[in-house]
Amino acid sequence: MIRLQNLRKNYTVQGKTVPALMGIDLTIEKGEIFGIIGHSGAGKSTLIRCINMLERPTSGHVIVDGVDLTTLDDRKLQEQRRQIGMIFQHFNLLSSATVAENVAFPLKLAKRPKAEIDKKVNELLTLVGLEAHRDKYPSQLSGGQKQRVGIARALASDPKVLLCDEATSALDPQTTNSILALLLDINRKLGLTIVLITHEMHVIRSICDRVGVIDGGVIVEEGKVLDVFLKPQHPTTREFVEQVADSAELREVVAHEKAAGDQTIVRITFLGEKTYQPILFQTMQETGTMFSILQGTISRMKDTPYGQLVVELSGNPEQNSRAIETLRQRGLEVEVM
Ligand SMILES: Nc1ncnc2c1ncn2[C@@H]1O[C@H](COP(=O)(O)OP(=O)(O)OP(=O)(O)O)[C@@H](O)[C@H]1O
Repeated sequence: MIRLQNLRKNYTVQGKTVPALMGIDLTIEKGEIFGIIGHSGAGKSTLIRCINMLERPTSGHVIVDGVDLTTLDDRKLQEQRRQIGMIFQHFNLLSSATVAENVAFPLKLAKRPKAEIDKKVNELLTLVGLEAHRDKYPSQLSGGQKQRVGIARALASDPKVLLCDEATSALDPQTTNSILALLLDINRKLGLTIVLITHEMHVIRSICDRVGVIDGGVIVEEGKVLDVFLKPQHPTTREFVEQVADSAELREVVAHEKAAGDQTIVRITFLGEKTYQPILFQTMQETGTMFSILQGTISRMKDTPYGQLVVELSGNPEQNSRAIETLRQRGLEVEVM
């Protein structure tokens, strides 16, 4: 659906060239939710704004649904942009227009007939759960409600792609979750391709299928969220994974236990249905190994349940090796720490 080829963007500041994107190659498939995560200044906003050409790339190609946007004149670009909706961190609503008028705005601009606009606005307000607020002004809405208006407005022209520029960064955690759930719902109901940028791993973990990690204007790691999450390769990715993994606390616990003697400490990762099966207990019973739990989490990555347990094995060395081998044979990931 979206192909970025050797995308580069330089800004010029006081006569000096500031490179923001340094050769981005990415393919985003139709219907997927693709997250781009990076620290401040990494190039996220520049990248997402290049996808709808709000920012003109210095070189490279942006191909959306087979059309290379970098080759189009302004009129054709305007047309193609209708395929690409966008929502923003600070919502960008018209403060002097009601909820319904904000949603109707792109349709009025496109000179659609009034009956069609009314029907579409009603549908969209139902989709985002704001029917009861249609005549309110943005100042009378909560942050989450404002973002719902932003989403409804972005969907007014039936886009194929929705770009989300830090869409939940101004919201509290509970509201963030409700907006993420809405995005997931829209993705499923409408088959919409969603690209979002964020600096929060929680956002990626909740709804994305794949993720790209951007650092210094390049994608340093890319893959399925589950793979990137469980086996981060690049230091920047590891930092982001630590945001949601209690890693600092874990390091302390492991160091403390190791200091107490020659302990075998393992991290066991359960995925999917295995998360809920008593594999650990069975294996320990069969191999006669005792164990104590040092840390544990059960969570979800989008639709996949996963659990991680850090345990100390206190059998003899042979029993411990057999337990580790058996856990691996039963499909669990076991890392000796
Ligand atoms: N309009 C601009 N003029 C000059 N330099 C810019 C402009 N916009 C961005 N930059 C620079 O380009 C680089 C990437 O910025 P960008 O805003 O894309 O990063 P970001 O990852 O979105 O950061 P943040 O999360 O802080 O918004 C930074 O060095 C930034 O200073």
